[in-house]
Amino acid sequence: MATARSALVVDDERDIRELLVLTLGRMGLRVDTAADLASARAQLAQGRYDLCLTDMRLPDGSGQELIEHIAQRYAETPVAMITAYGNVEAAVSALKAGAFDFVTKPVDLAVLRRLVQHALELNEQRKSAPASARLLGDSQRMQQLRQTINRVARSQAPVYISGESGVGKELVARLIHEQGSRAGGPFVPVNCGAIPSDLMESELFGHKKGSFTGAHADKEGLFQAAQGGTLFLDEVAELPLHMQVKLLRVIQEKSVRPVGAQAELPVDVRILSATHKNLAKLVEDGKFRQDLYYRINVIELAVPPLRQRREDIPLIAEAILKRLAGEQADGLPALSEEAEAALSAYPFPGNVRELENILERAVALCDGQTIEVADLYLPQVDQLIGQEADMPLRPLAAAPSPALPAGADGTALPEAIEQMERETIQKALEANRYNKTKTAAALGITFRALRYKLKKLGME
Ligand SMILES: Nc1ncnc2c1ncn2[C@@H]1O[C@H](COP(=O)(O)OP(=O)(O)OP(=O)(O)O)[C@@H](O)[C@H]1O
Repeated sequence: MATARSALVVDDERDIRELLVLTLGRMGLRVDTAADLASARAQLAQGRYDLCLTDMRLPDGSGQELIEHIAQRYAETPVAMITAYGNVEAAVSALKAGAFDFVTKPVDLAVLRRLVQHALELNEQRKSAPASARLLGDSQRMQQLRQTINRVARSQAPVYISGESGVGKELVARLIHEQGSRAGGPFVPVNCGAIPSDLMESELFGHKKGSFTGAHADKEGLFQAAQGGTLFLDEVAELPLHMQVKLLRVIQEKSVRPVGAQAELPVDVRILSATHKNLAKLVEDGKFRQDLYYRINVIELAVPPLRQRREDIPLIAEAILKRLAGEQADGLPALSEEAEAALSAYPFPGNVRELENILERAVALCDGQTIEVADLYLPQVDQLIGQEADMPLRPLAAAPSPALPAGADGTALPEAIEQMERETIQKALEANRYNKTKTAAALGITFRALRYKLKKLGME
């Protein structure tokens, strides 16, 4: 028979202790109680708990002290704090000290049950195999980042992920989700910059039929879609001010009100957010609400730009090439020594995404065996803005590569090249009666390169 899971409830009010013992007991937990900090410490020293719930104020100290004590000595025990309604500061400092979540008084039993469920799932998750190592890189900074991800995945606290474009912020958010207690729930990424301002409220919180012109039926919002899981607010700096106020309320109340609805719906969603902009600066300039910043930035996780971890470039490049080769199913072109050196020296304003783009293009252009420096078409470093190692660079990823000639009629260069390629390939295919081996030979490229191009240009 499986041993019963156990919880320690720490509160000086007898009524609350009894309520919690009853609720947790009904969920199949064995519950011990303590009325003050000293006895809580003594109980913890006696045995391992699957969960600890503590009140904020204790007769001989604070819940915060207990959280710190548990974080130091019994890091495997998730601890949550019971805070007074609306006391955001206490909740935020509990989360910062290592609490995995908080619940407000008067305790909503449905919220409490979900919290307990997450704590128990967290323990299960920990016992199972560690999550994937898709975030590649052996540099010290990446190792630290992976450790931090492991740590923050155990919490329910909002995490703000900062970093330049293309550094891997979304990947980090996914890993936090996958390694936490919500892994079984949905991961819902939202690009806040892509939703028109007037539709944003309905997109995020849903709407009732008839609440505005065009609302033909009830619609579920993204918060509801993320129920039990994680909502990733990408480009959070793009949220208009009126939405910032609404979002703050939702995070504090843990409930949403769909547009046109009378009642609030409880939501159990962990919020992760990211932007490549300097959010602290936007707060200073009055463009982002300080209270919301404070609330979403309980834990900040900075993803370093690729040029500050150059030693990771060969490893990530190899993984990308393997993936591209997998798509083509035959052989893996390798980087020449010079090409690898050129990549390692390049500042990558567009970070890993730019590396992916550069290699994808190089695979198509190379002879199929070796990728040379010329196949990389690296932009000239002196054409990049602010090349010093620590300054954010402006990505050129979407701009034409300066090493290539410009389109004659002013068309964006990648499209002009694609058009030219499409026409040339089409003519060669027709001339060779669609025999791909002959077409490739006539074009002076390998069969594999031709297959790649056909796929990429949508000509298959
Ligand atoms: N360390 C890494 N190892 C392997 N792949 C990575 C790594 N970092 C990023 N990537 C890949 O780079 C691409 C860009 O990453 P992602 O979309 O997470 O960046 P982002 O910071 O969210 O970008 P943006 O700011 O533009 O939204 C993705 O394909 C991702 O899988």
